[in-house]
Amino acid sequence: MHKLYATNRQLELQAQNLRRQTLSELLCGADKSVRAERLQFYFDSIHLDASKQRLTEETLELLLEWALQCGVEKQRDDLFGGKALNTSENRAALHFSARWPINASAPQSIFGTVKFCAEQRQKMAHLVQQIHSGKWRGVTGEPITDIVHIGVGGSDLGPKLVSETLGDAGERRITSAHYVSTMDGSQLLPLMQTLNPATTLLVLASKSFSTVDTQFNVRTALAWLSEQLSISTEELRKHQVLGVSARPERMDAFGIPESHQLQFPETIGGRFSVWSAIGVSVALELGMETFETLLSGAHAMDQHFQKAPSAQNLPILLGIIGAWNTQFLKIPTHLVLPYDGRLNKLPPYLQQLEMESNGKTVRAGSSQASQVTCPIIWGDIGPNAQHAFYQLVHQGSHEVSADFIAVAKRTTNASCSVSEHLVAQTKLTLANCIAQSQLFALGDDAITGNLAATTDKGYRGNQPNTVIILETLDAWSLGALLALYEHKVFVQSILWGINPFDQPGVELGKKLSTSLYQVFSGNRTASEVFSGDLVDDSSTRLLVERVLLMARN
Ligand SMILES: O=P(O)(O)OC[C@H]1O[C@H](O)[C@H](O)[C@@H](O)[C@@H]1O
Repeated sequence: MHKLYATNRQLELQAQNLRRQTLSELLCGADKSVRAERLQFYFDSIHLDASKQRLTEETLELLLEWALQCGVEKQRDDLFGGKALNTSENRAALHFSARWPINASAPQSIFGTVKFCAEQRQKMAHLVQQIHSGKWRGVTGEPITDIVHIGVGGSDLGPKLVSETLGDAGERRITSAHYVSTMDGSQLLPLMQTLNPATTLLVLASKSFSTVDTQFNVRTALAWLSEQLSISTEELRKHQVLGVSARPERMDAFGIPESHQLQFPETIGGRFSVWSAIGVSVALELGMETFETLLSGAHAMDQHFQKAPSAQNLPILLGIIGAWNTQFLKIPTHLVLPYDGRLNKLPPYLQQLEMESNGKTVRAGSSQASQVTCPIIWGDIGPNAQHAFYQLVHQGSHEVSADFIAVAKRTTNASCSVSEHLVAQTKLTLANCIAQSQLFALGDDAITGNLAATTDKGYRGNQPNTVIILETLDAWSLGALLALYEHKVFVQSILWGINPFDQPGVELGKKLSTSLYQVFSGNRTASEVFSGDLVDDSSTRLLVERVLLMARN
């Protein structure tokens, strides 16, 4: 404990010194090439450049020592050993089991879960094959052409990101997948106007199988199928719904036959579940082989996280660098900037992964964290963000840190001449990515000579950033990238003493809205609810009354 305190103190002193130094001084100083070289890291075809971070090699060494003292290596081994690290729910966090290679041996402590996940994966492959081969058909006997994946949060963001990224990266789309998550039905409505009900399969994805957003969307979708096909919803549940959940008894009660159910264990959290049966829509859209390759990329990152020395371990490095920026340099927000349009859904995916995991101040064991924890994660496709919020980053008053994520080589199925143009676009994108990373770091100091004479000044610079470059964007590299971020989040949770595997902060809002829904649906009066479940604050009461009035007129 004493050692940990001393390391923390040293890091605080480092931060004080480094806050007085600019990134220009660090990047353009006498030892610049040695420093840059030493802050490059690799895993397979993934390159991580941390040389534009506001730290020195000495800082990095101290951060690694801090991580060791906080127990990162030990807890990592506990995670893979199946220890109950999710203390509030008293269970292990075994998402990595879902990407365990079939037939590879597994430690005794996680053997049961690995086996269960493998069996479900085989069942998934069978169902995917049945649908692709036309053996599983809709109630009227027509083959399935479209799937509507209905889920929210972790049951939506992961599969949607993977489907869209890899679909756009040239993987062949076998079945069209459409994702529906918003509780207001706005994503469902256009689908109901265009899809053929006879050839549309509903994939009902919900770990708990009780999330109200998903239940309402399913109810509407079934009503549409029933009306269009003149078949009862009971019958449709037997033939045109595939259920994915950790609660098979709830799928039974809903009327989905066992043969159309896929399960995953409670030990896989929602935001870590894309690797499990929740990913079935990816497999349906892009094929089982692509899904398996995604899993193998993630598994390779698991191995790297377990085996690589800390000083070269990408998840540990990304975790400690992020914690350095947040806790010691006190930078409150972190940007995710993919320089590849196919990674469009990465920022929202990472928002859930990082902020739902570590957006907590209660430490495991119930004490209050004495330092700031998870930063606010925000971002967008970098090239688009350049035309939107980069003005604030460059000349506004806020400090930010950022991850730039780029892809070096573009492979496409496009015809030859189109392909040439796309290659040029990739080069343009890479140039923008690297230019912006330099401008973030150096500000005005990024320009010299002729450029200086023609360019406006006042770029603040000193915005630390990491550049992650994937050689190509494919199922393997995407799997590895997502697992890298999962483990980064885990590393930070250890540094901050947080349980990253629960989300108690999302519950109360659900309860309050359930009470208010009763008022809006006419089952209870506002007075009943405000004198019972909800505190009668004048603002909320007035708002409810105003909405009731406006909805009536
Ligand atoms: O998969 P489900 O049980 O339907 O849950 C869907 C989502 O809703 C919850 O409120 C949580 O905030 C998320 O972590 C979860 O992924």
